[in-house]
Amino acid sequence: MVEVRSLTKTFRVHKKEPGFWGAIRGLFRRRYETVEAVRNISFDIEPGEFVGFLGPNGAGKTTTLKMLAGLLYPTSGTARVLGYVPWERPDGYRRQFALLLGQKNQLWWDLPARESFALNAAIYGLERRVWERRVRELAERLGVQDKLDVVVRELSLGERMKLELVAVLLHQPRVLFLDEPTLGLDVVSQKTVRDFLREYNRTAGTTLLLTSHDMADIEELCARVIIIDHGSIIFDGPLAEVVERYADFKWLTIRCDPDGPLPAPADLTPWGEPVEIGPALVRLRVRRDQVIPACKALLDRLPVRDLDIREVPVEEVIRNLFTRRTPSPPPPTA
Ligand SMILES: Nc1ncnc2c1ncn2[C@@H]1O[C@H](COP(=O)(O)OP(=O)(O)OP(=O)(O)O)[C@@H](O)[C@H]1O
Repeated sequence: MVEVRSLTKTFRVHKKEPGFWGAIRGLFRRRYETVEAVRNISFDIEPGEFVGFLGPNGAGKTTTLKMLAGLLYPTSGTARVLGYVPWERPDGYRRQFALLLGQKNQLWWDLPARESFALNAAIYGLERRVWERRVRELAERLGVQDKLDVVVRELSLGERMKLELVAVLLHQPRVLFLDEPTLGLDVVSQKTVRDFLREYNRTAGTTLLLTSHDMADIEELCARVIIIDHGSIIFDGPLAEVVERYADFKWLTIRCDPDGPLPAPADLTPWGEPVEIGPALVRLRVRRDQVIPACKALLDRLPVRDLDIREVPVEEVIRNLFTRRTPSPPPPTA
């Protein structure tokens, strides 16, 4: 469904010199620098997959989606989506994919959403009866059936995003690229959008590639994740494997007898890093290879009532992964 090979995108950006004289000098002698937004990435997505595309700010996610949507030409490399090269903008492709950018509006600001839908439907050559039925069904599933005739600028962010979703699904795309669809939404709207996307993927079999900074989106929707950092893919596989591969620690929680003696933090540090010491509770970050010896030692030393070993939450694993990585060196030039 999606086939990406050695895709690279560099931007040449004008570097402004600081200060007034710097600005004047810049008028006569412009300095440029190269930003490597996407470096030599390759991946495949099978029909019907729901893949999460993760990375810190500026990692290259939106640039990749824009290339796959045909909005940007790559500097080098190839990609095929549904067999089409996206940036050749073939008509057959435009009819079968959609891109939703959470930070951009597609709906006309000064018109009710229904009128934008009518325009989209005309562009895609959909019969009135067909697109009106689709709008009805989708709006009902997203709970915005009473918002179709309200001017878009008067809608809340959540209502607008749900109607943006209706707009991109009107022509029933086989591939959908979603860039931050839940950005800024309240928890109830986030859940509605997530439930909708999960159900849509299941029933329509649409292939989805989703970027989000909200790990709950990724955990709830995507069995597979592609992680990109500084333009390069650093992981591609099941979400569960991210924790296995990158979490060096586990959380060990011990509940103690409230009447028994509680240890001082210094007594615990040989076994792990104390995260929390409360009344009758001790939580430690313990190195994976130290979990069993730590359990044995603490069972001997503390008045233990209950013991719980957990994986570190995936959100923390990914945050640590990004903060400890330094930029990798640029790829060799040909
Ligand atoms: N049109 C452009 N011109 C110059 N540089 C750009 C352009 N678009 C993106 N970049 C740069 O390319 C890099 C990747 O940007 P991109 O928007 O793809 O990141 P992202 O992973 O989507 O980040 P975020 O999570 O913040 O949306 C950044 O350094 C950005 O400044």
